[in-house]
Amino acid sequence: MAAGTELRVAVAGLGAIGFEIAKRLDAGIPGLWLTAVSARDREGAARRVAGFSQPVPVMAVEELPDVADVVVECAPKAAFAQILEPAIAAGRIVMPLSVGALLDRMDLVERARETGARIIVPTGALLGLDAVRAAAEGTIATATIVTRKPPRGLAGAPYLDQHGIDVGAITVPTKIFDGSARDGARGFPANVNVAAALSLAGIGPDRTRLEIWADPTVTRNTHTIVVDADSARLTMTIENIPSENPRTGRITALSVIAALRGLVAPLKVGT
Ligand SMILES: NC(=O)C1=CN([C@@H]2O[C@H](COP(=O)(O)OP(=O)(O)OC[C@H]3O[C@@H](n4cnc5c(N)ncnc54)[C@H](OP(=O)(O)O)[C@@H]3O)[C@@H](O)[C@H]2O)C=CC1
Ligand SMILES: O=C([O-])CC(=O)C(=O)O
Repeated sequence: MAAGTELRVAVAGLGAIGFEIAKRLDAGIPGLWLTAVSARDREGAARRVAGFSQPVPVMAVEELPDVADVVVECAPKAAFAQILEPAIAAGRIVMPLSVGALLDRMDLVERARETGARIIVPTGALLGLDAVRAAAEGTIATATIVTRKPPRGLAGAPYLDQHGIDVGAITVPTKIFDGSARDGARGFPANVNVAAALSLAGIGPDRTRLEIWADPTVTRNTHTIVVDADSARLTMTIENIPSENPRTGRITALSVIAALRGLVAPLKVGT
């Protein structure tokens, strides 16, 4: 890519995912330029980026579309609309990580069609969405995801409170949810974005089935997808090493970096 034609990237949310993305962009990726970051605690964020090789401003999320071609959302679900709406209104590329939140805001896809914005959902903590998207060009009969996490990787989910489940007391693998990806994303908004992403790649949030297990025998966030289609049967498992946030796999930030690279690299591999 010629000098001065880099894609400007802003990172909204500077936690387990966002800080890793920002660090890697600052370290230098051809064709990509980190132009701003946002966080809830702006002073704290300024301290975190103070050691970067290039100065990067900490801005309000609403200001990011002014300085970026791509806005990466890696904040809690509660900040989703505040980040996506202005970026989509400005016709930017938006990469959401809080994918569960998108299921209840599919109107934003229509809005993106009007403004020329693009919403690109990275594979994130999952795998194989290339194959699922390919299968969806034919006919998929069923799509299921089984998620197993160490109990502490599920703590704090509203579904647990609503159903009186104390994951801290679980000592054997226990299925705590069995239902649609849509209901799972609502009950576990910070835990099963992967199920939401699978549903968007395949047959939608109401037909995609999700099981969630609190499993004290695993140390990794483990997701197994089974998709039955008229072109192939896919069975895939990923075992994610948790990041500093036990709910979030380390690979998630790397998936975003790979997706960003795919926007500018002369060679892109995978669907
Ligand atoms: N799609 C996928 O595969 C995956 C998605 N996720 C999702 O990605 C999102 C980020 O995860 P993770 O990095 O682990 O979360 P963290 O809790 O580690 O970080 C969240 C960040 O968001 C910032 N933040 C909070 N509120 C706002 C706001 N109003 N405006 C701007 N920034 C804000 C926080 O700021 P501060 O530092 O000041 O507190 C913090 O930096 C979550 O929704 C998570 O569920 C996670 C894993 C996989
Ligand atoms: O889907 C999510 O939100 C996070 C997740 O399971 C993981 O990182 O393995």
